[in-house]
Amino acid sequence: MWLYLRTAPALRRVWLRPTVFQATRGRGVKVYFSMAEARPSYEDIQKISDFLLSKTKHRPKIAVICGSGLGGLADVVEDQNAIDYTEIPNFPRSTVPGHKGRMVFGLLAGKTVVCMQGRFHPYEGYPLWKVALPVRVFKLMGIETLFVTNAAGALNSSFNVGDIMLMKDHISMPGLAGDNPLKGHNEDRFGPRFPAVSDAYNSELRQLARDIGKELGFESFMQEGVYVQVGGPSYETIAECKLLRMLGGDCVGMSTVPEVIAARHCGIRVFGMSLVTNMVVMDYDAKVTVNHEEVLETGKRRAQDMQKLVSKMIGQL
Ligand SMILES: O=P(O)(O)O[C@H]1O[C@H](CO)[C@@H](O)[C@H]1O
Ligand code: HPA
Repeated sequence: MWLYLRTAPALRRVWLRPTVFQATRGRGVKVYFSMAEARPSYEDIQKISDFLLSKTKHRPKIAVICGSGLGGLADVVEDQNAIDYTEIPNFPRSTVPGHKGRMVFGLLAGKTVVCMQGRFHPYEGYPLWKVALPVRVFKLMGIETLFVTNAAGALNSSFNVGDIMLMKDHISMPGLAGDNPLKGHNEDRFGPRFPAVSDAYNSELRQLARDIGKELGFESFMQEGVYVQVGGPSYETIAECKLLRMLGGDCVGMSTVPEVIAARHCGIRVFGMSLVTNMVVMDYDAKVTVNHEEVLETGKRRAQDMQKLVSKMIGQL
């Protein structure tokens, strides 16, 4: 059932979901409703895209989403136009340290790009469709290739802090539990109801990363593996880490997968990369725990190398 609410300045359409039907003796049936935020339509997303393009002369075909502490890449974009998320109508806000919250248009290695200096996470309270909303905005701006980076904990004990893991696949814990950015009405203009994601991470781009990594002398700290997305914001328990490793995960983080699913749904090719910022705790006798400061610190130390790799790849597209 749709309910129309007059709020300044707009008429808002709110979806009312019947949640509980309770029979009351002699007095019929009581129906309780809960409210869910309406998703933006194709046209609403087009408006966000048009707004952004009206703020820049750049017309990128490549987008980069920067992970925690990895936003430095956007700072080296030349001839840049930066738009704060707070200026973009109907766009979420970044709330996590290490995510500046700016959309940066400009040139990287001579190619026109747009960088998200800060992404959205489900644990900030955003539904998955909203976490993935920027990707649909990218699609309508003409983006064909998406680079996603993230900070992650290593489940694979042969990895080291500071390693770069090329993502070859993912396991979505929210997805397996029934949550997905594509849940709900399917907008056919973006893509099909049942998109395949078995080829989510483009193999040619991964090969390019391996070749460039070799050229740059990064082989000793370049890995390839499976990223597991968890909900956060609490880090994983020891038992959870053991489970995720048994399931085939190499790294664990709280992001990226919603954006990747939305990108593949609308035909954008994807390259993903995790920076191992910490080893997860797998031992009950360990005296260490994971913390976000450590995550950001490692990001700072390896950021230059990640920037070099991404820039060189973009230069060769
Ligand atoms: O995935 P990104 O945004 O890089 O950040 C990672 O770092 C934060 C935890 O330290 C979480 O947000 C996790 O997902
Ligand atoms: N777990 C989940 N997310 C993370 C981690 C981790 O160990 N490190 C960085 N992001």
